Amino acid sequence: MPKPTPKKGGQARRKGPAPHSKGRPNPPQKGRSAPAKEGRQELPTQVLTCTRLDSRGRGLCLCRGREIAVAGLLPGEVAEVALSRRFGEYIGEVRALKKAALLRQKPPCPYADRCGGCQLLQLQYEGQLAEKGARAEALLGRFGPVEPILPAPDPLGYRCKAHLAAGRDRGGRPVTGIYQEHSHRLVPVKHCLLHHPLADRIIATVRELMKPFQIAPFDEDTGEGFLRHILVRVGQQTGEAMVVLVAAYTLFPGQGGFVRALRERHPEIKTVVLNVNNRETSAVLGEYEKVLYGPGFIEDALCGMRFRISPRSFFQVNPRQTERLYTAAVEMAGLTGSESVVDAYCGIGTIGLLAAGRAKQVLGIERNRDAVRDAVGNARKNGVKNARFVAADAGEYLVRMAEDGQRADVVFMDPARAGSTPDFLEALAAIAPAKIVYISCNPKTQQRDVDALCRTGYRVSRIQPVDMFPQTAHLETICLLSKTDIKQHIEVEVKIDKLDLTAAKNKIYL
Ligand SMILES: C[S@@+](CC[C@H](N)C(=O)[O-])C[C@H]1O[C@@H](n2cnc3c(N)ncnc32)[C@H](O)[C@@H]1O
Repeated sequence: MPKPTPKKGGQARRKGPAPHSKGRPNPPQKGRSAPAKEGRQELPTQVLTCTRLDSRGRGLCLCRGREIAVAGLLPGEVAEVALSRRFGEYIGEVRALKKAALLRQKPPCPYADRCGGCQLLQLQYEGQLAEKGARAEALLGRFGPVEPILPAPDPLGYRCKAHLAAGRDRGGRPVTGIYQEHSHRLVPVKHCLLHHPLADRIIATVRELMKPFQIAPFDEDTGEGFLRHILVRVGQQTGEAMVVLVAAYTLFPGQGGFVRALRERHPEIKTVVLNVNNRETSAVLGEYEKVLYGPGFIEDALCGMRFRISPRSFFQVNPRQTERLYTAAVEMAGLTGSESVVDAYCGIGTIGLLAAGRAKQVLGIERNRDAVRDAVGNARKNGVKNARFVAADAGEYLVRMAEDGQRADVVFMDPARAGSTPDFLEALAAIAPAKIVYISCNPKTQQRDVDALCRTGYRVSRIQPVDMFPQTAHLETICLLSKTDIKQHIEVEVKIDKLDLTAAKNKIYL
């Protein structure tokens, strides 16, 4: 691959759970966004009371009939808030806290006020769970009772995937960090409370090796430099580590010595991959990859099965809690061994492969070809013979299945934050599985999709929130939908009508 002309732009932000959009929103693109002060109108300071949190963990306060988001404020708290209006949106910033919530704590992180990645760090874990439970209730409660949220066993140090951006400090020394929300200011981070400690240790070594190996951090303003981001994934159970160096171009002089030095310091490293991203988008990873060392993937274990994970494949960032999520999802499906199962948006095949032992056959559908290759390998590795995987858009594939008259008894669906599509949902209704297990990292889009499914003859029988991302505002929920039995429903109605009529007649004629 030729060395491309370095371009301006590109962002490194921790996007919560995945590069597949589970996470906090991307910042505005450099060069396209207006300077912070432009379009900003300062308004008089007000004393406001926070009533609830929004989906980004900001406190919402009622002010002259409109809800205003105030970062860092918790429900029940009263604060003096500086108000401003930017591009039509009202924004509040806490000037002085007048009444603190009972469960407020001093954030145990030195970067808390600048990073913004952990929106709920100022709230004790017990309070975080209560808030997330309340949000699940508010969004999904109208479909049925919401079960208590499943707490995470490790509220800190659970992220087995870490990615930090490379940059320079004021003295020109290489640093790695996280971009401040909606800005291009890099907050240097040496140790993140959420990261697996090995991931932070490896990133620190990469940072140290940058100078001796003459690896220049990429500079967005000049378009010069090489290294944009460092991504490390650690297998929670296997202890294997994968290092992905995201660079602006392919040419990496001294790569052999660099990889050797890195491995000498961290024998846990099983593979090192160079990923080239020369696009002006907010995506961290580019399309081109070159394996510098090892097989190009690592393995981890979940629920007694082993899974290979490639750099661009989705894999939940909190594996210990993922075991609880998947166990709950597979149990909800109530499989008996005779079912045809579809695992839509299947990633590396985790859910489908765990379900395969209790089903007749499994079909996994996934758009990312690397993930499908992993899924096929994972089936083989775990001796699963009744599962197959296709690389396709889930909506398009399901439409074809519906047109061909193919059936499924149970459909697991686990789309990215944007949720599913009308095509997918329409085809799903036509295929009419008895059960749909919908796993979501965005209960707002899940609410929309579940609503659509309920209008096609499904009812929600279980709702289970799971805390996959402690300290952040992100919420994962599982909804079990069952097909209503229309025939039986009508018969019951007729019987009630008869009874009512008799009672009415009696009233009239006696
Ligand atoms: C939230 S992840 C879930 C993956 C998997 N179920 C798991 O638990 O690891 C969503 C997956 O959907 C895939 N995806 C996104 N849009 C898709 C589409 N239109 N068709 C098929 N797969 C899609 C992504 O590549 C990603 O692997």
